[in-house]
Amino acid sequence: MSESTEFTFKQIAEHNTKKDLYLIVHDKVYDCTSFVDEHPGGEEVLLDVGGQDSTEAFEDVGHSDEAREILDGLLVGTVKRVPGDPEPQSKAAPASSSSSSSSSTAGFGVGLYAVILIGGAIAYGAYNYLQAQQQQQ
Ligand code: HEM
Repeated sequence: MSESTEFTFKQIAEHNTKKDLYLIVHDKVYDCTSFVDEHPGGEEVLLDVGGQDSTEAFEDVGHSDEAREILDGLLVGTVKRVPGDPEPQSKAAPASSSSSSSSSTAGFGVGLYAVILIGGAIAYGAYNYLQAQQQQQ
């Protein structure tokens, strides 16, 4: 079997046992049967997502390059979507993480400006208030 083999969600879902375990990561299909006993994160987590799209579960852990190399070796095909199938999970692949991290930095920058502006406005208001109080005395 090769990457050109296509599996529908229905076909993949049938491989959901410890003795026959397929996972989907980034729309590729991996046969994890031989790896399930060796997984450093335990067999339970793999069985939980057996036969399903586990892209988010896989990416959430922040797996190492070594883990991704193992994954490459388990590749058996790609997902063939038919109408009604779940959408691809959106977690970015590590290759695009530089752009997503820069956009999150930009988000932080905007947030920081907002904090400074609001903080400044409050300080200005407080200063005016105190001035007015002093003039009344
Ligand atoms: C076939 C797909 C997978 C492969 C090849 C794989 C491989 C690995 C490898 C090599 C590690 C050791 C740490 C590292 O190198 O990053 C690891 C750790 C881990 N994996 Fe996976 N993994 C897969 C899928 C999953 C999935 C779907 C989950 C779901 C939550 C998961 C959860 C974990 C956890 C929690 C650890 C950390 C274990 C620890 O540090 O105690 N893995 N995995």
